[in-house]
Amino acid sequence: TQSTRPQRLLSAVQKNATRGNPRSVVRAIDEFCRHKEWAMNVGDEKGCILDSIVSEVNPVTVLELGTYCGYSTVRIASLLPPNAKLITLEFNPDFAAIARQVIAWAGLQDKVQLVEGSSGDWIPKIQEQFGINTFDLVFLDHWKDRYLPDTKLMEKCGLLRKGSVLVADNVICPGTPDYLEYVRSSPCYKSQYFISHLEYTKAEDGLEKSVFLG
Ligand SMILES: O=C(NCCNC(=O)c1cc(-c2ccc(F)cc2)cc(O)c1O)c1cc(O)ncn1
Ligand SMILES: [Mg+2]
Repeated sequence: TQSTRPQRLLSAVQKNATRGNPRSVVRAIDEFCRHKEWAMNVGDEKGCILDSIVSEVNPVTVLELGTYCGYSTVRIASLLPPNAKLITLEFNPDFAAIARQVIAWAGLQDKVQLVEGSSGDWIPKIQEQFGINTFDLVFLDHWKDRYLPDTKLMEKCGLLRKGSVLVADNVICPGTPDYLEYVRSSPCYKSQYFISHLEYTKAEDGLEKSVFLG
């Protein structure tokens, strides 16, 4: 039977990256996506911007919406302090199965909790299930029409506190117009756009960083 792109991406990691070395896993995926097959990871250019925001926030609790193959999960988790926890939600079981193996190859499974299911179902359950009160950082990279409803849901569930930082991928391409309008016009957010490119291409894209003001 034919392999899938996520399976071929995992094989490239197992072939070219060193177990326990997150940077080599990130490099192996970027090489694969640049030279073999494009895939929808945040990528190296936007990844550097994400790294700088994560390092600045130095979060103890992180929520990632949309794991895909675990590329941004590995990037973020590799920058976290020892006691920090990253929860990543993935709806697609095939993506989740690959991501678990990529995260394990990087040696980051102790910092990461991958949860399979829909963000809309899981967001209201996180506090009781994982003993987390609020998130210091949220990375939005899942279905683009879920960014706004899930942000409103996180507000409603009290998962954001004064100073929580939201980082949203793909606000230009594929685009998240309703989310952008909301975080840029709401008095509850201070928003900033970091211009970049769609992963591994010359098309414009960027990250939107929004600080929740409470
Ligand atoms: O597709 C699921 N998630 C990925 C969300 N992410 C994206 O869709 C995404 C897309 C693009 C992109 C950009 C240009 C283009 F021409 C094609 C795709 C880039 C990105 O950086 C993304 O992040 C999915 C499936 C499923 O069955 N269940 C739950 N989620
Ligand atoms: Mg993305």
